[in-house]
Amino acid sequence: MTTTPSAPDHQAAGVGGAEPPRTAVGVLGARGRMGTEVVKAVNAADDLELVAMVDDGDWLFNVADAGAQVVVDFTRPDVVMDNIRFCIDQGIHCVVGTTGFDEQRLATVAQWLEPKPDVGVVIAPNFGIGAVLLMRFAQEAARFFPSTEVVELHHPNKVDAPSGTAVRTARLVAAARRAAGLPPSPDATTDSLPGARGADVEGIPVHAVRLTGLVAHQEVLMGAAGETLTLRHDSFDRASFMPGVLLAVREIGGRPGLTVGIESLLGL
Ligand SMILES: NC(=O)C1=CN([C@@H]2O[C@H](COP(=O)(O)OP(=O)(O)OC[C@H]3O[C@@H](n4cnc5c(N)ncnc54)[C@H](OP(=O)(O)O)[C@@H]3O)[C@@H](O)[C@H]2O)C=CC1
Ligand SMILES: O=C(O)C1=N[C@H](C(=O)O)C[C@H](O)C1
Repeated sequence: MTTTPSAPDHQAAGVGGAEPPRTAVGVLGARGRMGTEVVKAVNAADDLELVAMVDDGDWLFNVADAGAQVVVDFTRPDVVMDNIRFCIDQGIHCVVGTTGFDEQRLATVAQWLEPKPDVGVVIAPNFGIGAVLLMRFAQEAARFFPSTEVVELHHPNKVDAPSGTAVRTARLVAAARRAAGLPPSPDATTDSLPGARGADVEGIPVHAVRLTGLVAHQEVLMGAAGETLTLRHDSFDRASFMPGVLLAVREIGGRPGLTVGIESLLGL
């Protein structure tokens, strides 16, 4: 069911100079694990106003009818492109946490944005500040280690594998290795069972664990002669993603076009 939580007062707010106008936010996937957390975070923010909550089977037009200026999407990889297309057409900024973005999908979104120079779309595989830092640290360290592997560990209800974060991490590490002229990681193994060495993302093995009790975790393992470096990030609670999501919601109005990841929003 679509819900319009309250009549939007963002257009009226600020009259008389009493309060600055609030940004009207719609949430897609509002009753999902992440959407529920986003709804809580938006409701708790004085400068934001929740104007629409949309889930599977609801009418997407509700976000436009409710006057949403920014939409936050935590839905599913198979529906997210239609949602983004709709928001861009309606002139609504989009903060997207849903996974499933490859270079082709990103290029398609950039193309949709061309006739809409004022609209911003932020697509981030991970809004956790610690996870973003882990990716940056891995990128920095990559050139010093002949071997790197990525292990992501998640709750068993996650729909996709490997995680969007793991794929991005592997790509960033692979790019850093290429830039440093590193050869492929040494590996003399012949798999006796397919999949034993994980998925190959640009030469970086990526392993996915699904375990009851986990939320979202990632390790990057790096090895050199006589030493290893392990970088690990743990999201124990989905509240960990909210500072990054709210930062993107607040910043997106001033960032037209496509932004991938929240690194630039964090000044990294
Ligand atoms: N970038 C980041 O920091 C993070 C990204 N994620 C990603 O976010 C996505 C969602 O994760 P999670 O919240 O755990 O998943 P959930 O399955 O808990 O939630 C997805 C929600 O989307 C709804 N939905 C499905 N189709 C549509 C549609 N067409 N329009 C609107 N809503 C729809 C579902 O409704 P219904 O149940 O009725 O089908 C459900 O409420 C995943 O891709 C996940 O990997 C997750 C955590 C952090
Ligand atoms: O589905 C999840 O839970 C998560 N998805 C994102 C991903 O695939 O990288 C981000 C985080 O790992 C949690």
